[in-house]
Amino acid sequence: MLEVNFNKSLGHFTLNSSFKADKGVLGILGSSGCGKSMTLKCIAGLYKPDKGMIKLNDRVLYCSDFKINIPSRNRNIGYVFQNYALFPHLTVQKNIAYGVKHLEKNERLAKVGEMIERMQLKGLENNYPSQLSGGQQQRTALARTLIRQPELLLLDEPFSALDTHIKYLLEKELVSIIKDNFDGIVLLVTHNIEEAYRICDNIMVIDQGQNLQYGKKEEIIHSPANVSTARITGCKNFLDVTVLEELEHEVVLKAKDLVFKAEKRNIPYSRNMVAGVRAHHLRLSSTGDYGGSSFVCDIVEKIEGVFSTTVIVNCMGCTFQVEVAKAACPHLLGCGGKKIKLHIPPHQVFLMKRET
Ligand SMILES: Nc1ncnc2c1ncn2[C@@H]1O[C@H](COP(=O)(O)OP(=O)(O)OP(=O)(O)O)[C@@H](O)[C@H]1O
Repeated sequence: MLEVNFNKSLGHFTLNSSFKADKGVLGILGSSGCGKSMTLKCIAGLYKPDKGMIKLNDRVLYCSDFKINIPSRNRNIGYVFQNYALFPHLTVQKNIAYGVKHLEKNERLAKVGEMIERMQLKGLENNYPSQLSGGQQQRTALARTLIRQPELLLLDEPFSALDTHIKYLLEKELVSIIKDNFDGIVLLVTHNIEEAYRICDNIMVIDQGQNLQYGKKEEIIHSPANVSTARITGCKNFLDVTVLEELEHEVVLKAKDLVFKAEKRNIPYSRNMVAGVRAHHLRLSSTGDYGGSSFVCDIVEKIEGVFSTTVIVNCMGCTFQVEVAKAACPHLLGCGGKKIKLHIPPHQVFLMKRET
């Protein structure tokens, strides 16, 4: 178990970090400059917090009250940096072996060989970092870290330099390494919600140095606690709404001239709130109807992507961004002048407090 509760100020930036993480992968998600890397650096002992406590499996790594600050090298934490930080003058094999240089030669070589195999680095053992692709450097860095069997693994945007194909392969590899071989805690820093969702069990969203929400990934996506979390996790549609009525299972909402419903959830309701709905949860239909949750709308703009099209619609004065899979609705994308209906599924609409 990792327990973190500290603050750290650097110039105008203040980081307040407070969370617990158990075995499994915790994603730390946030936009650029929000304090993700700083969180990892303080845990790793590369930066000293101003105040607070960091505990890893009952070992106090840092405590301002008791003036404890275990040096980075004694924390048993593996850190894979954004820029890999490989030794440029050492080959792949020697970079990886560096992590276990205290072991006897045969054991060391066996361990390094196994890691090279697992990380798909076979044939590159004698290459220097400058002779490797970004992905190969990344895997070498991961191998050098994992070979020491750390209690906590910190991954700072480990896939940011990789192309899509190798990224998927490495993601899968990483997940299987963690499942099969690594019995510790992993913190993965990313600004990509898709990546966080694919790899992590839990997600912590941070913004401007503050933890906004922490929970199971499904819960973070289904019920963001506030507008910032919803935005950081990719929500595109936000409406200022008036809560007109609370029914048994639904609440009735009004935004401009649009009256629609949201599934009732266990949150405090107030008269003025913000409703959010994700672009891929909305549906457009030229034929079907979805009972009381379909509304006539006008298409304002279509932005074509490779596999999906983003359709901007106006629905009774409200603008929505809808993501339509091209294969699913080819007829919609060329429908000149035809009346289209927008379906807003009540169970996908979440309500949040208005931020001032
Ligand atoms: N050594 C430093 N001195 C002063 N300010 C710093 C220092 N390092 C980072 N900062 C500031 O702290 C804030 C958080 O930085 P951090 O590197 O944690 O961001 P991040 O969330 O990891 O961003 P990115 O996704 O761009 O890497 C930023 O505003 C940054 O400018």
